[in-house]
Amino acid sequence: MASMHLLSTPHRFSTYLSHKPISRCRRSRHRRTRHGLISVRAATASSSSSSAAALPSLSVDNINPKRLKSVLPGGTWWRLEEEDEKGGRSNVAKKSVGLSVVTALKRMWVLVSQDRWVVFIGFASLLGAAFSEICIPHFLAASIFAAQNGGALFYNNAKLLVLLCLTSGICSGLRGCCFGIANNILVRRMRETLYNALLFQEISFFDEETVGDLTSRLGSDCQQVSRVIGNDLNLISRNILQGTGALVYLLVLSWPLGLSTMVICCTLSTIMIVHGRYQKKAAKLTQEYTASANEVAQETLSLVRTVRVYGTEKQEFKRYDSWLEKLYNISLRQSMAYGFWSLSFNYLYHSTQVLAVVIGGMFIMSGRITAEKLTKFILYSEWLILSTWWIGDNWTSLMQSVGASEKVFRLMDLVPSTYFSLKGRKLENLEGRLQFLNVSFSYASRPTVQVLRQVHLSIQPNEVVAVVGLSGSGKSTLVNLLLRLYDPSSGQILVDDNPIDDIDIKWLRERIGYVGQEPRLFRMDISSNIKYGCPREVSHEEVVQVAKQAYAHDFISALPEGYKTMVDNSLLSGGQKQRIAIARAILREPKILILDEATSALDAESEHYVKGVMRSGNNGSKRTVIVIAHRLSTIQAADRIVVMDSGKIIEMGSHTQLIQKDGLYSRLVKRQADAFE
Ligand SMILES: Nc1ncnc2c1ncn2[C@@H]1O[C@H](COP(=O)(O)OP(=O)(O)OP(=O)(O)O)[C@@H](O)[C@H]1O
Repeated sequence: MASMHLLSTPHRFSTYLSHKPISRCRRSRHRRTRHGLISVRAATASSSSSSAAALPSLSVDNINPKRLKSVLPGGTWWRLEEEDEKGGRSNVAKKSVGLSVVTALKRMWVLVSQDRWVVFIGFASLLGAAFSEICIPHFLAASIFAAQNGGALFYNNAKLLVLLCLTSGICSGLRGCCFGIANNILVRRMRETLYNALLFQEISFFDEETVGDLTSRLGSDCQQVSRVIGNDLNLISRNILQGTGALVYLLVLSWPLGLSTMVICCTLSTIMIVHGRYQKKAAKLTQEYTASANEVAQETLSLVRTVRVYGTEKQEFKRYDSWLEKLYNISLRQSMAYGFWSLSFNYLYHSTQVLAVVIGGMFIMSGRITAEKLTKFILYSEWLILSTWWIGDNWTSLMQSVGASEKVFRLMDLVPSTYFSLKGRKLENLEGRLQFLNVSFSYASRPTVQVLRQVHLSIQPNEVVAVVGLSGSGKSTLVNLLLRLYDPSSGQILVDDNPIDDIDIKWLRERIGYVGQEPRLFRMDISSNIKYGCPREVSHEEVVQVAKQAYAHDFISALPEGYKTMVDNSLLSGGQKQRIAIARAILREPKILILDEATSALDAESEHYVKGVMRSGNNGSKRTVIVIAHRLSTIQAADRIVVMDSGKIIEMGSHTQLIQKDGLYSRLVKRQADAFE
């Protein structure tokens, strides 16, 4: 029996889909789903498991995108899965649930609520400014007519006007200042929360998201969202207050005239809402296209040497320009929509005044209204219509900000599973015994391809094991699992006979030294790069000592500022970067050392020199070492050599045993020897 599951997997998908795929998938798979129940299996951090439990089960027949939107928490990604008879799951559709304005505002409030006093003072001054400003037209008209009639009323009104202007000025200043501060608080908290969420993500998350996309979220999107409090909400609230005040006053002055103005305002509001919705959609697209353009630019500029050597500058320019064109087209449509909104506003704005003068003039002639009242009416109808305009304008901006906030909040909500294992156990005395028990693994981005298949391997404490094999056979993946950058799909990894998932991962990583294939250094001085991530205080003498062991001291000393030289990845050669990475790894005196092609860029002499210090630490203590190498001459002295092919271990033994076996290892050794003849 097949059943359907609705599963929140926010980190899986990075593009927005239209509603089409769900309906299409539903139709095509409908017959295969017998009782057709949808269950919500997981929820994001913000929606929490309790709210997930509260979500109703849906009949498959009822899945339509609108219904889906109404029952699921906003701002998240959901995956629709189908479970077959054997319990296997396959993706049916993926869908994003948009964020409503109220939800977005609530989430922003959570971020600024710690400093709520700023927002409260802002709103109090907004009230003061709105009230004093709304009174000004009344007293302006009253003063003119009081002057015409002569008398003390004129002077009283004039004094009141001065007071109102002062109050309005002070309150507006305070309002602007407080909302500005709230704005900055929001941007900072958003960036802090988002950056923190990103730093703790599983590595598989970064396999699927691009750096360009993520930096766009942190940069322009957070900035755009921050307009909500400082600009949009502030101005919308002010204009709602002033507009409502003006409307009430108009109805009191003359209800027939007031009602006709209200009809015009309602028309304007309808156009405003339609326009706002369109702008929200357009903002989402702009956000996606900008991120894609950034991604292309970032990739091309970081690979500029390859681009130059292959002469693909024009091709790369076109790739970037295609996104700019999409951005231009969407902004063109946005401008046209804005033009239509402005046209409607201007037409309706002048219509209100003409209507007031024509109908009001007739009312004056029939004695139903005085000239003073009509003057006040015209002044306030202008207020009303201008307030509606401002609300519309800021509503558009609010919609754009809410659109931009969806992806930001979606990323903020991601909770990495390995994060929880920070609470795991710390072993008393790590010996360095490692066991892979029938470990199989597939990357989430390619779930159907098994990269490791039933790998069974035991490594004794202080043993030096070399892992070799053809490119793509799964060697790096094996050590990635040991570092818990990924978790096995099946099977288990034991460290000193303890399941790796029970161990405090941070504690374990502090005891593992790792040098990867292409070490990249941080933009800090060489000394800080060597000390990077070392859990204890390190003296300069220790840094120099490990640099000497890694055969890096001589070239570092030759640099103009020695150990204080700022690292620029283009300043150092591949071999020099590898030596700094080796120094960094051995500085932390690891009990387990993993070298993934760590000496591939070293010359034979450096490699020979460096290899000696890898087996044991400064105090003579031994360590477990896993070496991955393509240059087979460098691993012949290993205690054991493990040969991998297509994700499986196919041979194991010492160099001599494997040569005698005459299998893949022996073939590889012969080929490498032939290559040098
Ligand atoms: N992050 C990833 N997402 C999806 N597939 C991946 C990822 N990393 C590696 N692979 C795939 O997994 C397979 C094994 O890769 P792995 O890097 O473990 O091989 P390897 O033996 O270390 O190769 P090499 O010797 O070239 O470094 C390859 O087919 C590769 O394409």
